[in-house]
Amino acid sequence: MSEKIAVLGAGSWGSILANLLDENGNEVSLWSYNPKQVKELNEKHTNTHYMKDFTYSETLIAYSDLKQALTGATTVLFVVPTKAVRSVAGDVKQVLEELQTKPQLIHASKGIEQGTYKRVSEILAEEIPAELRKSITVLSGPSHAEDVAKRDITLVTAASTDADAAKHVQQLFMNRYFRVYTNSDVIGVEIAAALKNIIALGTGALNGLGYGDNAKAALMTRGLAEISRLGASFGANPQTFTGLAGVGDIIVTGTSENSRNYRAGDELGKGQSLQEVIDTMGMVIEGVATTKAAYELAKQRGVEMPITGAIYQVLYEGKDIRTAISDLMMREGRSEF
Ligand SMILES: NC(=O)C1=CN([C@@H]2O[C@H](COP(=O)(O)OP(=O)(O)OC[C@H]3O[C@@H](n4cnc5c(N)ncnc54)[C@H](O)[C@@H]3O)[C@@H](O)[C@H]2O)C=CC1
Ligand SMILES: O=C(CO)COP(=O)(O)O
Repeated sequence: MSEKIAVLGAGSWGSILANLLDENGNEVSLWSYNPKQVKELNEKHTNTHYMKDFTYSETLIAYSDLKQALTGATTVLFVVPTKAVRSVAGDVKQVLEELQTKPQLIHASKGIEQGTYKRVSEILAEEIPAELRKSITVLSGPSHAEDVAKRDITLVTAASTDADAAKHVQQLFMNRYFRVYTNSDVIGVEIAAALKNIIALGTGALNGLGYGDNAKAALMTRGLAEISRLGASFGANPQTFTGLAGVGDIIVTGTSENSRNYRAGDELGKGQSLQEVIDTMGMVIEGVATTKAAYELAKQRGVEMPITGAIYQVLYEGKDIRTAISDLMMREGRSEF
């Protein structure tokens, strides 16, 4: 199967997914709003800031013009940071109106919109009306771009309410090192994907403070418990949280030096300020904004999320991390389930 695919967002994940789709025999256009990055990708086939020591396929063409990137595309894959999804989708809508095409949409972003608490698929559905597109599928799971760049084994899930669309996405991405499952639980997959970044900030901080494996395993397990509670309040399938988008992504993000969220937490634990961490990362740390959105959302829905609350207090209210940990530990004893 081969088709024309436009990938929007040329950071570490967008560029590596674009390269994978190119490798799978598709005609891929990669859009970035940064003309310098487009030049480097087309002339040197590198993307040094986002992916060191990697050479992209010569048939992968980058564009800074959205219309050029979208022309002829039957699939559009969004991989911009969550905070940019609405504005990029608004621009895509205008171009699709001009082009009179109706592509299927996929997104691989992990976050919740500030203020509206919308999931990424909800933002896309709002900004790009159904008459301009086919169905929306979410691609998510334990998948650091750095490992996919090495063609290391990676398993993810493709979630859509349209089973045929999920299967189609599965076929587009599957290859000898990238295996894709399908899932109909879009809500659960998107909530799990967004909120695991909060927990990765936490395990990173534990690492920075010198805590051991027991503490990190505890945080990941109890973190997943509260993420599942929030998911359940939206009608998510509990099984999703035991799957690739749930436990799988908590493990990869909550334990890996490749994770920007884990690294950010690590630096916070070692004493850097949040602003210093953001300024030096140079890439998106989705968990910072997601912590605020999830904290507010949990309050609004009456869902108990003590870990998210503690991380919110550290990030946004200047609470000392050790005090936050101690307060969590000294909560009244309770039943695990
Ligand atoms: N890096 C990874 O391994 C993975 C990342 N993700 C998710 O993919 C999404 C993108 O992440 P990365 O590629 O890692 O981020 P990144 O920080 O590496 O790159 C972000 C890209 O978006 C562009 N961008 C930023 N603001 C923009 C705007 N307003 N309009 C248009 N483009 C804009 C940047 O120029 C850059 O090319 C995030 O939601 C992340 O959680 C998901 C799975 C794996
Ligand atoms: O989502 C990811 C891996 O599945 C990437 O996590 P980071 O954004 O923390 O690097």
